[in-house]
Amino acid sequence: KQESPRTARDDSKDLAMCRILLAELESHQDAGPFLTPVNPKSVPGYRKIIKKPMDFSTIRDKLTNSQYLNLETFIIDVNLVFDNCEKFNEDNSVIGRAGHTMRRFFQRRWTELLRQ
Ligand SMILES: Cc1ncccc1N[C@@H]1CCC[C@@H]1S(C)(=O)=O
Repeated sequence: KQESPRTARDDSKDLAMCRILLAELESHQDAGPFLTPVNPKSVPGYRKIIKKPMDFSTIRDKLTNSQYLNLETFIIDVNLVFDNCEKFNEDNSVIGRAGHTMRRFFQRRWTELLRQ
């Protein structure tokens, strides 16, 4: 059986890719609910239900301060935004639908950019 070659993928463009992806998320028309941290004072129950809050401005700060080890840790944080949204919000709600739309958009864009 032909041994699969142990070649690492080229990760030299990953930081540029994270910057592009984050800029596209921040400027998406449905990004509103996700641009800043959910204010637990104005959202009853949020602090108790969501153990690991995340939002696009926090991701922006982490990216700016080189806190992402690699593309994977960046994607994990972006998906945390959408997982939190799905956990807290009804699918059939404005914020819930925005979360599904943004998750689909992100999934498509990072896979497109990775294939380039
Ligand atoms: C993402 C989320 N998930 C659960 C409840 C609320 C929110 N976002 C709100 C809706 C618009 C902005 C506010 S915010 C981010 O200012 O709290």
